[in-house]
Amino acid sequence: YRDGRSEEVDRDTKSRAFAWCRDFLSGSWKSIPEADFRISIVSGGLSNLLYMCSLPDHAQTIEDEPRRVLLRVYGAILQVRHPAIPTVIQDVDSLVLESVMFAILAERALGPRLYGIFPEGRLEQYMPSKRLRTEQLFVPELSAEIASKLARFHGMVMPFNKEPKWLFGTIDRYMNQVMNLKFTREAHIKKFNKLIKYNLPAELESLRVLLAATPSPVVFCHNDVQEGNILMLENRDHSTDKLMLIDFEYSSYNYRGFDFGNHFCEWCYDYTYNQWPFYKYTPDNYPSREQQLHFIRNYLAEAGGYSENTMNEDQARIEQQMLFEANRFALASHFLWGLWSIIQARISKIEFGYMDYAQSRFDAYFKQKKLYS
Ligand SMILES: CN(C)c1cc[n+](Cc2ccc(CCc3ccccc3)cc2)cc1
Repeated sequence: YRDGRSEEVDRDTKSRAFAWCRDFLSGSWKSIPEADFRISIVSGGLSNLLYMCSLPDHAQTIEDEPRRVLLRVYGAILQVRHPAIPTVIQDVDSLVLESVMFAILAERALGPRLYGIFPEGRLEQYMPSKRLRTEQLFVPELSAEIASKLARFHGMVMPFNKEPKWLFGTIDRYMNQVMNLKFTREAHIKKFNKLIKYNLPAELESLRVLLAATPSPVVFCHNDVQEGNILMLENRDHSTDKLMLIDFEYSSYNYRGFDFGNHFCEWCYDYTYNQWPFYKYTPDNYPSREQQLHFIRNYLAEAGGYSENTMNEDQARIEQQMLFEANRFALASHFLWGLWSIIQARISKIEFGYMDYAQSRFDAYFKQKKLYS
């Protein structure tokens, strides 16, 4: 989370934030006057509004209340109900599930602490930290820790539906939306027609068959392990606990291979590129066999994949299978986010080359399919 920006926070938000901090954080938050309450904008995104709320420097904490918290105010969630006419709805049930998930991960120290939760939002631990950059994913020591954090995430038993319907349920939903989209801008129409030529519904059926034949355990998956969702915690330079996975809004029970393959694909995409199309695709960044093995071995070390008496050839066989599993499910990552990006091209107001990104994901899909089908 970046530190607060200076622009003013409107009076109404400030007084609501002050009341939430007073009522949920207690301790010295109860005794400071509103005038001493400090709040600044962290990000004014569309889906969530983030603020940094702090005690004044001169206030002492009297219990173990935090001096500073992240206030998340749930925004209206943009969702395409009828193709091309986005409706703004408060998707309450997914919000409830996401809040339960956040609370459980917080209690298990796998996510930021949760200090307060209320219908309009929640108060989270303010993590003085930076999100990773794409090039840090390749650093062996960081890649090892990402793998072990992912293994801990996958090891959790969560109170959610354990049928692995998220992947193809989401792909099917996106496919229906894509096949009903009407593009108006000339540039979009040309790119859209090129994508439609792939006959994506037929391609989806072949992907379904291919993945049905790819054994992969169903575990609680993050589903979006990209650099933007990995925090480098500050002043942890010696410990092996440098990183934290965040942003669980898409987490669900899913095939383990999806988290591997999706993460490997994210090595190739840098979203901080500040010129059109606002991402940089570097296919050569896709992890080599060696780098994939490094990731898988660290994952297994944390997951307890081996017992001492696992013979070397068994271990090698397990690793082989997991590499194959990861690279098969990378196909699902390309397909899923490719479809997602076509939809975003139609509904998003953010300047980003969504159609180009979709094309890039499907190009990569067909290349990867030649290697692993
Ligand atoms: C919905 N979801 C969990 C995902 C959607 C897309 N992707 C791949 C992806 C990630 C980030 C982006 C860039 C989004 C962006 C848009 C405007 C400015 C900066 C970034 C595009 C595609 C991963 C997960």
